[in-house]
Amino acid sequence: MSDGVRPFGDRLAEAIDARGRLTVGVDPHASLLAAWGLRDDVAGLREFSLRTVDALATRVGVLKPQAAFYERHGSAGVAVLEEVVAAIRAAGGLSIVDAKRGDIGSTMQGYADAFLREGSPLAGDAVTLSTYLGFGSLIPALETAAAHGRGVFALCLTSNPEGASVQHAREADGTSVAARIARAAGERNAAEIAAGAVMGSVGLVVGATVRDAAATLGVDLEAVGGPLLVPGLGAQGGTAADVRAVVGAAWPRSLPSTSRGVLGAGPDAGSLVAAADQARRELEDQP
Ligand SMILES: O=C(O)c1cc(=O)[nH]c(=O)n1[C@@H]1O[C@H](COP(=O)(O)O)[C@@H](O)[C@H]1O
Repeated sequence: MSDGVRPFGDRLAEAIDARGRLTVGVDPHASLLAAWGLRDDVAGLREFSLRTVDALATRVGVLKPQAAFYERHGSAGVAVLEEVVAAIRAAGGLSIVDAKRGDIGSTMQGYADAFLREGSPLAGDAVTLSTYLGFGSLIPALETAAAHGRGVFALCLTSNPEGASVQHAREADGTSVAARIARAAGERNAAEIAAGAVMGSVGLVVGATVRDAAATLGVDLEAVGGPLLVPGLGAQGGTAADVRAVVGAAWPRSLPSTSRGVLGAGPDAGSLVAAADQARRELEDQP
């Protein structure tokens, strides 16, 4: 890490202390634009996104804009994503750009430059990455993230039912693909924690819908030492109890995430805040 750059894990811990751990996805689906009375065009996309940032950036731990819903509007949509990342930062919030990029290492450096390098307009505070070209293919991104005080969230146990066919597969020694990824992330984080970070900058994505998968697959999420992004809460059927069951002792480092579950309450800012507050209360009230 360069001198003077604060590790992502430290900044995230501070955000959780200040605003809680609820993460809200900024997912401007065409159907949500319509429900908010907006057109499915770049102006509607911008209005939806900035209203969401205005309402929630100072009220929830993290906002997670979903790149796909910006890219579907072409380069003008990507420019709105840049504006959203800047607006979250200007409001003092933290962002994870949900881009789920994955490629061979040499190309991964390009993604790292786009999403993790200081000064890039698409760089939030962290990015989601796909691990299925092998965890080692992510190394250029992990190094860029660490150098620039940013984080990555590597897909481990995703919330969709199809994920199991890849992630639950086992190697000859019985280790699951998901466990291998968790272990590799843990090794990277251990070095950062040994150097004084409160948590590592290599996070994992573990869906709220995979209630007992971590135990079944022998993935020790507590040992990973990095943050856990836990999507699938709300529209995909995951509950607050599911989140707690999935993350177990790693709760202090977890980021339960919902998009439609909160955005569906819009467009009124007060209703968005109320929906986020209710989701947060349900999570905190779990025994
Ligand atoms: O990386 C993610 O955020 C993610 C991983 C995963 O396993 N499942 C998952 O649903 N997501 C994302 O989380 C969001 C879920 O949205 P809702 O189902 O509306 O809450 C979408 O943007 C998904 O792309």
